[in-house]
Formats: sequence, structure tokens, C-alpha cells
Amino acid sequence: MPQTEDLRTYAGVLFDLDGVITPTAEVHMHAWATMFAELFAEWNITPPYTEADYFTHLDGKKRYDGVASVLRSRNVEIPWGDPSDPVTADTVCGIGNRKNVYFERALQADGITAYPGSLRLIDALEASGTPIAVVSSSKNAEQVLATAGIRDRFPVVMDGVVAETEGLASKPAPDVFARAAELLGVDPARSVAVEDATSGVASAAAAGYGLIVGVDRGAGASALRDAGAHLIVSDLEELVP
Ligand SMILES: O=P(O)(O)OC[C@H]1O[C@@H](O)[C@H](O)[C@@H](O)[C@@H]1O
Repeated sequence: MPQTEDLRTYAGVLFDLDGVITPTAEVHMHAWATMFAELFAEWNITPPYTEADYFTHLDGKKRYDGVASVLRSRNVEIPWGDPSDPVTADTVCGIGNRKNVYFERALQADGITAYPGSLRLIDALEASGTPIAVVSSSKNAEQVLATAGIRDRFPVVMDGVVAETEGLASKPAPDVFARAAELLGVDPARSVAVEDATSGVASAAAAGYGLIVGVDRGAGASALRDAGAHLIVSDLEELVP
């Protein structure tokens, strides 16, 4: 018998977005791979960028922290720059913004639809009056939610824009999960965090969440457990009551 939980018995359920509610982790993954392949070729950086770099350095983290982490792994040091840097700037921010062009292009061209299992779980939580929120590192979260037609389902959206405005540290630091619980008016110890990235699971664990669900979309069940997940599922359909 697989272990399961009725999430309606908790004070609140706080969801990561990319890879948890919408299949946008794949869109991010592809945009990063395209941009880094070009950059590594241009700057003769070795070893080549691989999918493992995504899970180790980028998954769940804020845009520029991810860029800095990948470059640091190849001993490349460049100036941080500023979020307003153009895509031509050879700064951490400029390079992050370069990737965002690929992400926006894909979102516009292909649109995005939420995972059916995630929608069914959200429906059940809404029906029972359980407060829900989004806790994403992405500055594109509002756009993704609007494109998927589900923005109005969430009274609280803690995203990369809010984190920047409020000076909150990137996952795996506890800041964003702690602040989102505060905004939703729930006690983290009595709430659920739902995450597909090890950095996100670690953030929720550091913020003291009562239940952390790891959704394995490629990070791996053991990596998610090691980061602090209590329960692993491959799709949120498994948690629909
Ligand atoms: O560049 P954005 O849209 O602000 O997103 C930052 C990060 O947001 C996270 O949600 C994704 O897991 C990462 O893949 C992504 O890099």
C-alpha cells in the first residue's frame, strides 16, 4: 500500500509552480540548455552543460543565483551586473536575461496547461476551504498562471518578483516558504509544502513545514527525501481525495 495523506486536514497547502502545477520545469530546462550550449561554445567552457547541471544548479532557484551557480561550477567568475542588464551584457544578470528570451518565446508559442492531477487536487482543496498559495522562484510565475488560466485560484502568489522586492533569499533558504505562510495566514508547522526541486524541499524543511511532499519529475526520489521530503509522489493525482 503506498503511503498517502489527506491534504485537506492541514491548515494550508503551498505549492511550487514549475513542475508541480504546470509542466513549465521542462520549458525552463530547455531554455537553460539552449542558452548555456551557446554560451559554453562561445566562451570555450568545459565540461559541456548537461541535464544534471539543471537539477544541481538551477532547479527551484532564482534566475541569477542559478546562473552564478552553473558558472561557479566551471570556475568562471564574471560581474553580477543588474537585473535591468540587456541580454548582450556579459554579466550574471545579462546571461540570465538571455535565457528568459527563450523561455518567453516558448511560453508564447506553445502556451501551457496545468497538470490534470494538480488541478483535481486544487479543486478538492478549494471545495474543502483549505487555503492554498503558490511559492515560486520564477519572475514568470504570474504570466505562467495567467496563460494556464488559473491565476484567480490563488489568493497568495509568492514569486521571484516579490522575493526581489522584499529582499528574500532564494530557495534553499527558508525565506520564501516562511513569508508565503505568513501572507496566507497559516502556521508552517501545520501546513503542507509541495515541491519538485531539492532546493525547494530544503527551503520548506528549513521553514518548518509539517508535511513536505516531493513530486518526482526528474530530481529523483532519494534526492528529494535527502533534502527533507516526507512523502514522494510522481503526480499529484495520487493525493486527490
Ligand atoms: O527565470 P525565472 O522565470 O525567473 O525562473 C527562475 C527559476 O524558477 C524556478 O521555478 C524554476 O524551477 C527554474 O528552472 C527557473 O530557472
